[in-house]
Amino acid sequence: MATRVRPRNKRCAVIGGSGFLGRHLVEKLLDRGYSVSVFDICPSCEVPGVTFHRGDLCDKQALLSALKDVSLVFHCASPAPGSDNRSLFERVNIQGTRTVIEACIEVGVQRLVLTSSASVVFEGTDIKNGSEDLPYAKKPIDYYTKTKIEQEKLVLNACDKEKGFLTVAIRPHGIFGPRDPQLVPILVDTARRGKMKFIIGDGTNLVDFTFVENVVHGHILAAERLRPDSPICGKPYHITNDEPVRFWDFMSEVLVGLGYDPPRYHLPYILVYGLALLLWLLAVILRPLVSFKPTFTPMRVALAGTHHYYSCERAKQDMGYKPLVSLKEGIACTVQSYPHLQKGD
Ligand SMILES: NC(=O)C1=CN([C@@H]2O[C@H](COP(=O)(O)OP(=O)(O)OC[C@H]3O[C@@H](n4cnc5c(N)ncnc54)[C@H](O)[C@@H]3O)[C@@H](O)[C@H]2O)C=CC1
Ligand SMILES: CC(C)=CCC[C@@H](C)[C@H]1CC[C@H]2C3=C(CC[C@]12C)[C@@]1(C)CCC(=O)C[C@@H]1CC3
Repeated sequence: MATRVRPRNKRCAVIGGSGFLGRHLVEKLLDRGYSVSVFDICPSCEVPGVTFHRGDLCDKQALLSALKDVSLVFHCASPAPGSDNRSLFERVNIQGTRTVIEACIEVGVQRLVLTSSASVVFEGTDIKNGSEDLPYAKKPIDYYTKTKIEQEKLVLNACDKEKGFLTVAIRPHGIFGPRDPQLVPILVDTARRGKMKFIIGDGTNLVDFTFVENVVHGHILAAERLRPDSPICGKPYHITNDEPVRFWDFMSEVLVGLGYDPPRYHLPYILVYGLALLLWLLAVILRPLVSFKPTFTPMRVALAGTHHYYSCERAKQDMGYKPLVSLKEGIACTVQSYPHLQKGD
C-alpha cells in the first residue's frame, strides 16, 4: 500500500508521547490527519501509524534526527512530580527543554507547544479564578513546579516571529481520564489502605480537575492558531474544564463510582498541615537510616485543602477554546476505564 505523504505543516512530533497526556494527544492528532512521531525515553507507545524514536530529550543528536522534517512539536515530557530527584527535574525540565528549543531551531521546526502547569503560580494558598496575569510563584510548592516555571519561561522567551519560530504554553490543572497513572491510582491506594476517611478542612474548597480530552483539545487549538499574526504567540494559557468543583466532592464521586466509601469526618486543615510538615521533616532527618514516603505530604495537604481554580477566559477569547467533555461525563468515562481498581478486584 502506498503511504500518503502529508504536507509539512501536518507532520508533528510529540516529545513525551508515551505518557498519559502524550498518548491521548497522539491518538487525537492521528484522528485529525497528522502524521505523528513520538520521542520518549520510555518505549510504551505502540499506537499503529506512529513513528517511535526512543531517546532522552537531553540528547541533542537523538532529537535532531527525530525532529527532521517536522514542522510542529508538542513537548509534554517531564519526570513524574512524585519523584524527589531534584537533579533529574533540573536536567530534564530545564536543561532538556533548552536542548529541545535548540534542536527545534536547528532543524527548522516552526511551532513549539509546551505543556506547562497552572501550578506555576500556586504557593499553597487560595487561588480563585486565577488569570494568566498572576505572577510566577516566588515560593513554588515543590521542586518539580520550580523547574516547570523555568521551563515555561525558556519556551515563551524563545518565541521569535522574525526567525519564524513560534511558541505557546498550555497550563492544565488536575488532568484526569483513562490510563492516568497518578490521580485515580493514588486515590484508590489511599482508600485501600483505609486512609480515605477524612476530609481536610470544611470540604468546600474549589479546585479544577480537567478531563484529558479537553487538555488535548486545548493543545491542538493552540498549535493550529499559532501563526505570526496571532495573539497567542509567546503566551501561556490555562486550559481547564471551566467547572471548578469541590475537591472532596470530586474525590467522593470517583471513590463511590469505584465502590469505595466517601470520606466523612472533618479534620482541621491547620492540624493536618502541621502533622504533614512534621512527618516530612522526620522523613528528611531519618533518610540516612530508613526511607519512607508519607502519603500526607505538606504539598498534597495544600492541594487537598485550599481553593485553586483558574480562569480559561483568555483561551476562549484568543483560540476559541471550549471544553468538549463535561466533568460529569469525564468522571463516568474515567471510572468505567478502571475495572481493575473497583473495590473487591
Ligand atoms: N498529570 C497532570 O495532572 C498534569 C500534568 N502536567 C504536565 O503535563 C505533561 C504530561 O504529564 P503526564 O502525561 O501526566 O505525565 P507522564 O509521566 O504520564 O508522561 C511524561 C512522559 O515523559 C517521558 N519522559 C520523561 N523524561 C523524559 C526524557 N528525559 N526524555 C524523553 N521523555 C521523557 C516519560 O517517559 C513519559 O512518557 C508534563 O509536562 C506535566 O508536567 C501539568 C499539569 C497537570
Ligand atoms: C487538582 C490537582 C492539582 C490534582 C493533582 C493530583 C494529585 C496532587 C492529587 C490526586 C489524588 C490526591 C489525593 C491527595 C492529595 C492530592 C492528590 C495526590 C490526598 C493524599 C490528600 C490527603 C488525603 O486525605 C488523601 C488524599 C488522596 C488523594
